[in-house]
Amino acid sequence: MEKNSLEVREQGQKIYDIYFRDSFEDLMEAMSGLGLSGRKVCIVTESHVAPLYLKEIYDLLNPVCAKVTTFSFSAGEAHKQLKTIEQLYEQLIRNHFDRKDLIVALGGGVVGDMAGFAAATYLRGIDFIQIPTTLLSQVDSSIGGKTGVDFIQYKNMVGAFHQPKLVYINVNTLTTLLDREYASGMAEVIKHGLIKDREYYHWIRNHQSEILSKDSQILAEMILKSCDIKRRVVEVDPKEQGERALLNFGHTLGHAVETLMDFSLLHGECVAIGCRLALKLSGKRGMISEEEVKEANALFDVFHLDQRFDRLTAEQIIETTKSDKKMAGGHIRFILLKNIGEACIDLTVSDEEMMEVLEEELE
Ligand SMILES: NC(=O)c1ccc[n+]([C@@H]2O[C@H](COP(=O)([O-])OP(=O)(O)OC[C@H]3O[C@@H](n4cnc5c(N)ncnc54)[C@H](O)[C@@H]3O)[C@@H](O)[C@H]2O)c1
Ligand SMILES: O=C(O)C(=O)C[C@@H](O)[C@H](O)[C@H](O)COP(=O)(O)O
Ligand SMILES: [Zn+2]
Repeated sequence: MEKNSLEVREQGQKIYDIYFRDSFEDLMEAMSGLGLSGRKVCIVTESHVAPLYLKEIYDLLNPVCAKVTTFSFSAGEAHKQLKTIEQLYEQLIRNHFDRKDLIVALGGGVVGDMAGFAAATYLRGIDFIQIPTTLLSQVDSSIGGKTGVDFIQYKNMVGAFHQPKLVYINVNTLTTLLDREYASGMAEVIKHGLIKDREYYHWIRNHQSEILSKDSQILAEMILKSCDIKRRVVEVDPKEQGERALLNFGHTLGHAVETLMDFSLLHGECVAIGCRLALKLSGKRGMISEEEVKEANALFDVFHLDQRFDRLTAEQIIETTKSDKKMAGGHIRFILLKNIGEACIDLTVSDEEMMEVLEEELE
């Protein structure tokens, strides 16, 4: 695989690099600018990822860093909670971590969001790097510095913007990922095409069989393309004052479904549900054609992103959406599509419009 990288910039200054690799071979080289010899490192990971990749990362870091400790919690969204963060703080304190020390997030989006949040808040902020191991975390969550936890059942309700010092993507880690988790990542990939890049959306459609069979060349290309789309959005609006909200396409109703289904559906599965509903709403408003709505739905179908959520009612979903973060001055901030490849922020979606699309979907 070609060794690629992308620079993420803010106000013209490089903040960090994203490395695209098919092994961990040059991880230490990528980290060489971080002055590891004088730093303690805590590798944060979880129970599924630890047996697969922790030893390799530990063995690479151990000879180089002042000290390496590990913190592993039980896998799953249910543990993306402040309780887990408290346990991590305790371990960092016991090991005398100070401001110059470093956290390494090794895992999917749950690890990355939590390790990043601990790094943002411990001693008012220490450095961290991302080593994402799921498709979803490689194309989305490891980039852009959104970190945080769920609070009780409220999705990502407590968090901070804190940028990593490096994102190191080893595409080969996806060989151990379950198909359902892989498909969940595809929801965010399709989202990137739908909101920002029509050509990319058609590229995904045209390469669906290689993507399904995890062709390593196509997969590497897809991850790079998706990261580049997300990079461009977060560079212009790192703290979601405007344009970055477009990355929330499918998340307005998607997050409500994720919460109400008690996290039995995966994040990407709920994003796909939310995208389908937002597409339908955009179609009903005459913004995009019925043909395009059908086509986009068919692409979600290809990746088996067609989960049912009919044990919920439309009323419940609308009510839960209102207690999410996506409220702006009393209005729900909705992302709609003007075209395939072009999204917009809309504050005028009414309860009646949401009710109509939800009821049709729940029929
Ligand atoms: N910060 C952001 O910008 C952002 C963006 C999108 C999603 N998210 C968050 O990310 C989370 C979802 O991330 P996710 O889909 O990576 O979930 P996850 O971290 O729970 O990982 C999914 C599953 O795959 C397992 N796993 C991880 N890597 C593996 C590997 N290489 N081989 C085998 N199994 C592996 C995990 O143990 C877990 O069971 C959600 O909490 C979501 O809110 C954050
Ligand atoms: O990076 C962003 O910005 C996103 O919105 C990406 C989303 O895919 C991701 O799920 C994010 O965590 C949602 O953020 P939230 O602020 O709506 O919780
Ligand atoms: Zn998401």
